[in-house]
Amino acid sequence: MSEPKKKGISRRSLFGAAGAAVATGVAGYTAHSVISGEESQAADSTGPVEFHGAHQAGIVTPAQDRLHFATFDVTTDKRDAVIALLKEWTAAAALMTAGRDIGQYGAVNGPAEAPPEDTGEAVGLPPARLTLTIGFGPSFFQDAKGNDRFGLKGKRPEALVDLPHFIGDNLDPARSGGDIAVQACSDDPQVAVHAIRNLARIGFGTTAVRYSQLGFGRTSSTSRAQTTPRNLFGFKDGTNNLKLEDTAKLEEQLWVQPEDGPEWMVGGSYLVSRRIRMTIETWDRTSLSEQETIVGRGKGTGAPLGKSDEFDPIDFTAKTADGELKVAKDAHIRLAHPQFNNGAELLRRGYNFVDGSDGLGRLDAGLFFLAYQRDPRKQFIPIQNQLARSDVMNEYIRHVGSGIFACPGGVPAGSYWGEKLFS
Ligand SMILES: C=CC1=C(C)c2cc3[nH]c(cc4nc(cc5[nH]c(cc1n2)c(C)c5CCC(=O)O)C(CCC(=O)O)=C4C)c(C)c3C=C
Ligand SMILES: [Fe+2]
Repeated sequence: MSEPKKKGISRRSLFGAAGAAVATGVAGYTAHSVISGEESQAADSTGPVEFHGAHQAGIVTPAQDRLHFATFDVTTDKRDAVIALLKEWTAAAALMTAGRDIGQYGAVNGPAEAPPEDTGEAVGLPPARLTLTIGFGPSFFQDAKGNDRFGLKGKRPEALVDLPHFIGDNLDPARSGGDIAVQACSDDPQVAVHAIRNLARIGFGTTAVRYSQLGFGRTSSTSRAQTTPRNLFGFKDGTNNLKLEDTAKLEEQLWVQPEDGPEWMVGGSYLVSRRIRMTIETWDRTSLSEQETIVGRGKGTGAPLGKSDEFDPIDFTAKTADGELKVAKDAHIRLAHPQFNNGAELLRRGYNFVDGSDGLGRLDAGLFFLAYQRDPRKQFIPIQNQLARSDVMNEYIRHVGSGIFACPGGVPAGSYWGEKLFS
């Protein structure tokens, strides 16, 4: 981004090498890599994360601390306009993730008579591990009447199903769905907000924001280099998550494989988002032992009940002296565990949220659940069906928003988001 005028962190001096490596190409959507290696991306919370690669950044990237998630409705019926938008978004995403202003002139160097190309609130801020991850929802491929919107109906992946109604769902349509989702994650909240805001600005006339969600405090680890964070129930969350180091498992559970098809999704993944309200006021009046029984883990250590270390394997058969199962039949970790879900796993990447209060003396708080997977028909849907039926945690949570998106494979340098889908 441009040199800040006031005293502070100078983007140019601190991140000059990264910035110099980025160049917009002939078509305006090329950028060159800055660094590589997922591990190095966890180490420095101010540095950049490589935008280009075999997979989109922001999936196995060690989960950043902040989220700004938005879905967009496409307001044009012109295929060419959508392609042009995706090219422009890609160019902007490559620049912003490298810590640069967008456009030719950025925030403050353009003509005084025109609105600045970059909105400017990230001037002086480092890249802060910003990642931008895109996904296409079912409504991008066909409208509610089944009409082909952009000549893509035949390219809708079979795995991109409309999610079924789950027991207890109380979904708000205004917080659900969307033609396109963009997940912005960063260690700096302003960097994440800036990214979505600039994409929304570029999209004026082609897309409209359907809804957006801010998240603070990651609720998962996606790398063994990270400590396990806590959710708003105060429990460690993300212990038994898929991690970037589990490369063989990621092929099996996370990334779409050539035999899965369609070709444009190979190397990609399916994202399910759920806005889950947590009635924390009721939870806070529940005893410690009841809370631990509901989750199936100790609140302090995060260890499975009956074990002492967070990463000890769970013994689902262990019983107390009274003959009770230590991890109850309806405990969350039993019902969600691959052993009881045909081996299915998820890469969870959710965030806490508190969006003010609800007018009834309660915080509008919860978990913005984000999970990536190879096939939602075999992973999220059966797991959530089982949780919706039997999880004792349901007394304290309510699913109020929902989305499903096909996130294509990575963007090679010189390409743009979704190029294979349109070719
Ligand atoms: C459909 C999938 C899941 C939803 C929805 C979900 C909601 C949810 N979870 C917690 C808190 C915890 N979840 C934990 C583990 C866990 N959860 C899921 C899936 C869903 N959770 C899975 C697959 C797992 C791992 C199970 C295993 O293999 O052991 C844990 C324990 C720590 C951990 O392993 O991550 C907690 C705590 C909340 C609060 C919540 C909705 C608000
Ligand atoms: Fe869970």
